[in-house]
Amino acid sequence: MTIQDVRLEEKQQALAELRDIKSLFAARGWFPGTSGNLSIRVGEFEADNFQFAITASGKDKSISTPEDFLFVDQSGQACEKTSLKPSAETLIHSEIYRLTGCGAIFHIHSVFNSIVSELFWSRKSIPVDGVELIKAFNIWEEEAHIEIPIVSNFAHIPSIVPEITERLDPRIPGIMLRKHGIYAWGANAFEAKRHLEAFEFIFEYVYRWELLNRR
Ligand SMILES: CSC[C@@H](O)[C@@H](O)C(=O)COP(=O)(O)O
Ligand SMILES: [Zn+2]
Repeated sequence: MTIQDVRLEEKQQALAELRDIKSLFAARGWFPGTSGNLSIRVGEFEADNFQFAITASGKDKSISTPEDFLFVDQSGQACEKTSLKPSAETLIHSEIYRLTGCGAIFHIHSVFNSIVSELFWSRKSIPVDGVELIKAFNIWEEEAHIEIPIVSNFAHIPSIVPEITERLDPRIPGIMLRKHGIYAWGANAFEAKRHLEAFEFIFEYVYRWELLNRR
């Protein structure tokens, strides 16, 4: 098998994983109004030799077509000649890969994550105390306390990036964009999915807990 064959196999596997994740998340209502984007890295991060497959911009992510994904380089430029536009938020993916060396990044919008980000905006992070699902982030302390960072949501995506660079916490595999949505990542698609599901559970928990305590 040549290196090109390996790459081809790796790329096909990334696309197959993205397709499965996309339809699963769509079935959960996690891509309302064409929102959300997904990516998986192929190639070696350490050797500075990688690309990532990412969802094309503005598509209805609840349907499957042959034009749902494309490969981009580390800076987010399309690697192949294509009419597809990479996600409008590709720069955010590039920066998260650069900062973490992760293997997959999933972004979704939900009512719970958006409300909770506004609820705690003045604090710039969402505090979470002792919720069991914190263990999904590989944090095993008794009654762990974590703070999920929240960054500004500018319409101009490059303006969001420096805040991500500044606020990303290597212990927490996710970052919230204010009144927008969560970016969650992991070493691979399995881990990124586990993290995303844990974040969404936690956001609903925090929202409901706040509501109970405000009565
Ligand atoms: C249509 S609202 C959502 C977009 O503005 C954006 O935040 C988003 O998540 C999807 O953008 P996309 O360019 O399709 O990746
Ligand atoms: Zn978004």
